Amino acid sequence: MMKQKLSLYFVMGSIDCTKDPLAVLDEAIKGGITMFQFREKGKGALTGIEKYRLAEKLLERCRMYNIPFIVNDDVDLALALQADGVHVGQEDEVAERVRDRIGDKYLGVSVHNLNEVKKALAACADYVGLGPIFPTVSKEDAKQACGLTMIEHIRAHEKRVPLVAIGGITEQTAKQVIEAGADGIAVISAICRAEHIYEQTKRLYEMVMRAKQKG
Ligand SMILES: C=C1C=NC(C(F)(F)F)=NC1=N
Repeated sequence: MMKQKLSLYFVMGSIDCTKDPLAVLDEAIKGGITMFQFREKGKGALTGIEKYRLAEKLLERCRMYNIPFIVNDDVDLALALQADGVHVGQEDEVAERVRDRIGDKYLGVSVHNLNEVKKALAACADYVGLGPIFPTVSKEDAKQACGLTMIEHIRAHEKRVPLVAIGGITEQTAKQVIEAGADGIAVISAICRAEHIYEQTKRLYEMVMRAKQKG
């Protein structure tokens, strides 16, 4: 179940979009995304009531199409919206504490190595987001790219953990990321910056599903 949901995980905030975020999400949903994360961060990101209102509209879309809606970092917003889950980084509110606050909603934790995967599992995370796999343009303070070998290393030690890879993944690299052992790919600019969002999303979806079948 979790591994299926992670197949094509679209992560987006208003600053990642060159057009209306709602239209971007609509096209991405039609293209086949399997999970959505609202990540309203960085220079120019919305705050307060504007952030809440945008989240509400995006959540409504996800609900219509039965796509899990995950909130990045902002646990209060996730609870206020009754979102499907939260995604937290290593430095954010300690994962155990978040788990207490959200009950059985999805809990995703960002990881960069095997040790952080073990800590996330100890905090009862439902999935881990590993990255950045390749250099990314979507996160100012991103860590050093860890490459496909980190996916293989973690998978060799933790066979069962639901793991989605993130960071600079494109249609050229999606297949290798799955073959290295990820259950799915998380993308921001590969969808947000596409000329034709529906078609691009559909191609990514088909690539990931084909690679997962061969797995
Ligand atoms: C920093 C992040 C790391 N991983 C993920 C995801 F892949 F979606 F789990 N999302 C983030 N915001």
